This record gives sequence, structure tokens and C-alpha cells, in this order.
Amino acid sequence: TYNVNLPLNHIHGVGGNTMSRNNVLLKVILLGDGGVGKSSLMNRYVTDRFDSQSFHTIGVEFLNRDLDVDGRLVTLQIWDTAGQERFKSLRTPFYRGADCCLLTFAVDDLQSFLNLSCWKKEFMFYSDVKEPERFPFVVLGNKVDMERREVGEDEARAWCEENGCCPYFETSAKDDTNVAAAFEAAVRVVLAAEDQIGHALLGSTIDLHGNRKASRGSCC
Ligand SMILES: Nc1nc2c(ncn2[C@@H]2O[C@H](COP(=O)(O)OP(=O)(O)OP(=O)(O)O)[C@@H](O)[C@H]2O)c(=O)[nH]1
Ligand SMILES: [Mg+2]
Repeated sequence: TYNVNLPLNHIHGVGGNTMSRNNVLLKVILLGDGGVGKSSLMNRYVTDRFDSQSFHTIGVEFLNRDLDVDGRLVTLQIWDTAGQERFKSLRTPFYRGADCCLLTFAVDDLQSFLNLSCWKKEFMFYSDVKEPERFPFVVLGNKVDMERREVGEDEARAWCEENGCCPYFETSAKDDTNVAAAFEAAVRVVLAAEDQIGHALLGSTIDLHGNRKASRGSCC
């Protein structure tokens, strides 16, 4: 486990996640407004700690965790980004090569939920993924331990339905609610997508949909 601002040992590159069939490195990236709990979720998952006084992230940091998913050994490389607008230029260069994007908001912060679309757009703009329609997102509604909510679970699930039916998890980094489940879901959606591509290649029936980048407009 390594924690740096400069990603010295990041294995990047074309399709850069598959080391072998049973030993996979997956890059997942946490995006969302400053203060929603991205760093706390990563730290809870990797080190099983929670800090109620955490500092805002500057740029990006990452931590690795190995896990076994249905008999496949996976190294999950979790990239935690700075959500504050002033750090935008420090985080966007690291979107490329991501296998899954975890869009995060806090259930006690309506604005962070409304901004999910902006985060998705920003990711699509800078990640340069080949098949935007198929790229896997997972949505996390964090801080469910808070009594006062501004975003209902139904509302959040509706957004996910409208945005490619991505999986939704209500998490608490503080109470360790659903944190492992959310990261494992990210691994599963990536592996499932890769299996599909594998099958398509075998059957020579790749459907490229013909849609490349939908829009290159600026984000908020
Ligand atoms: N109650 C509660 N507080 C949380 C939870 N997760 C994070 N926090 C608190 O929310 C504040 C912000 O958490 P961070 O993890 O630093 O937020 P972030 O998304 O990484 O913020 P940036 O680095 O600025 O993008 C901290 O005070 C955390 O202790 C949670 O699940 N429940
Ligand atoms: Mg942070």
C-alpha cells in the first residue's frame, strides 16, 4: 500500500488493466464535490480507519488493495481526487486509463447530488474512454449515518436509472456501511464488461454503436 501525490508506480497504458486472466490491476477513480467523503471512503476501505477531521485533498492520491472476486485475484488501485474546483487542473490528467468511475455525493448535501452530472461530464471529457455508452459508473450516496438528509434514496436511484442504470450504494465511511460492497461492485462491473468484450471478440460480433464522444462541452 502506497500513498503519494505523484503516481510514480501507476501502470498506465492501452487497455492497461489486464496483467493475466487471474491477476488483474483495476484503476477506479473517486469523483465528487469537496467534502462528500471520497478520501474517507478510500481510507475506510484500505486501512479500516476513519478520521473526523480530514483535510481536503490536493491533486490526487491513490491506495491499492488486493481482493479475491469469484476466484480472480484483483489489485484494486483506488484513485482519490480533489473535489474542490480550484484543484481541477491537478486532478483531470489522472482520469485516463480508469476502468470504473465512482461518482460520489453526500446524502446531506443536495448540491453535491445535483453536481453528479457535471462530474460525469468532466470525467467523460478528460478520460477519453473509447466507448462512452458502455463505460461503467457506480454511484455512492455517502454519509447515510447523518440524521438530516437532503437527498432521498429514491431520488438517487432514479438518477442512476436515467444514467445508464449504474449500481447505487448508500454508504457511510464513518460507520463502515456498504463501503466494501461499493468497491466490490466496481470490480464486478468492470470484470463483467470485460467478459462481454471477450465474448464479443470470440464471436466477432463487436457492436461499436458508432457513437464516439457525445459532447465536448465544458463542465461546471
Ligand atoms: N458523518 C459522516 N462524516 C463523514 C463521512 N465521510 C466523510 N465524512 C467527513 O466529511 C468530511 C470530508 O471528508 P473527506 O473524506 O475529506 O471528503 P473528500 O470528498 O475527500 O473532500 P476533498 O478531498 O476536498 O475532495 C470530513 O470531516 C470527514 O470526516 C461519513 O460517512 N459520515
Ligand atoms: Mg479528499
